Amino acid sequence: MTSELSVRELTDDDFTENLAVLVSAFLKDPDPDREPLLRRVLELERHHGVFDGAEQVGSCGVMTRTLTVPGGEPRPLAAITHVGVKPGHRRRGIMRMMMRAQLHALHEAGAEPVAGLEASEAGIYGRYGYAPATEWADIRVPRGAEFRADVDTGPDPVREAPREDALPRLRELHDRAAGRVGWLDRGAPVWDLWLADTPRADRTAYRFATHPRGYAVYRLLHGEGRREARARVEVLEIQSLDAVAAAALWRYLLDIDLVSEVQWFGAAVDDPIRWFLADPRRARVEVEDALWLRIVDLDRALPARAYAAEADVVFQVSDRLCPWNAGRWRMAVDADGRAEVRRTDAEPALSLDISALAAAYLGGTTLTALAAAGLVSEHRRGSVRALTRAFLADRSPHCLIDF
Ligand SMILES: CC(=O)SCCNC(=O)CCNC(=O)[C@H](O)C(C)(C)COP(=O)(O)OP(=O)(O)OC[C@H]1O[C@@H](n2cnc3c(N)ncnc32)[C@H](O)[C@@H]1OP(=O)(O)O
Repeated sequence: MTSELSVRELTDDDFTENLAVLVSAFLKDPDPDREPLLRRVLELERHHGVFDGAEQVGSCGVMTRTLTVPGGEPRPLAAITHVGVKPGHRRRGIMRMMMRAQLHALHEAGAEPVAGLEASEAGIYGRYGYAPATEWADIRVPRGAEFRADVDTGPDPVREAPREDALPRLRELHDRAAGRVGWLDRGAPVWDLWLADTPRADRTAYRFATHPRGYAVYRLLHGEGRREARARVEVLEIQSLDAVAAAALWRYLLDIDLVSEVQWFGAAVDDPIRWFLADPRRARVEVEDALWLRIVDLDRALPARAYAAEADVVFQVSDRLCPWNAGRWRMAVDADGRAEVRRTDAEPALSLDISALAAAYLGGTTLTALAAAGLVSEHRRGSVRALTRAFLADRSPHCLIDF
């Protein structure tokens, strides 16, 4: 059976069949309203498909995006999307074929040195060298929760704006907030897909709350009961350029009448709401993996970010899927945070898998934490600490994955 399988790059002509693979893989119904939006966002020529004879049975794609790295620069990111295998063809190695073809193609083309994705299930991608590099917080705060008395919500009002009026303002504010590590650039087609709204009886359309230095996109989920405050605010996104705007927007959402609570699944783990609240426990918080990264080309990826401390460390890397990364590397970081990464024959001070570098890449996970989990081995005392300090970032990275 496996001998009939072949993998190739897709073309625009494969679009309809590709969507059928994904609809079936993700247990969805076809959604004709969404198809034109997807067509504008997906880059079919950057997809790999697996075929059983003439039938497309597997898909995985790349979208051309940027990711803000420590130092504040947007760097090329291969945003991996639409990974799926038809249910009747699972567990025959089709995904493995696609992952291999995709990563090798990126390397051979000298394309993006880092790939990133949102994992539908967290057990899937570690084996391919991916690791969680950012986390999300699912934050729930009851309506009316009080702020500390000294929280400044400023004089500027938060206003509801109709969608068409709000969108240009949202785009401008989003781009101004884009210096945050973990951020993805968001072009017009991605915005359209991100804010696509399918009418449903149990919720309102997206609403847009705007402030001169921020915005919130949210909707109301209807509850049962005729009189009680049963609706819930579901936040898609809150962006703010400063603490006053963040406080004003949270206050606005928390004071909407007829609502029981505000929930944002996708907040930064260091979102200021817990610091605004007089009683921080009123915010219930659960944290989950968000953006998973894969270092495709170590020698190009590591120098692409800035580092927080000088270091000079030799490490041994294992990488079964992308053997060009495996071996001994010397990483020297100068006083300005610039790294030079070269092959070496010197004795390694520590050993780690390529996935550990992905986890640490944005500064969201420390190498010391990975060492405590047995994922980094130290051969020279102090080397893990030295490299950890270099990899630190100022804030928790945050990625509102929109693909
Ligand atoms: C970025 C994104 O798009 S994330 C979305 C991923 N897609 C989905 O979740 C859609 C539904 N699922 C699917 O389409 C398929 O089950 C896929 C794509 C996850 C896996 O495809 P398959 O062709 O069955 O995987 P394949 O046979 O190549 O398995 C490779 C390995 O992954 C493992 N694996 C596959 N699926 C899963 C899973 N859901 N959870 C944990 N491990 C898994 C296999 O056991 C195998 O392990 P091994 O290397 O130790 O032998």
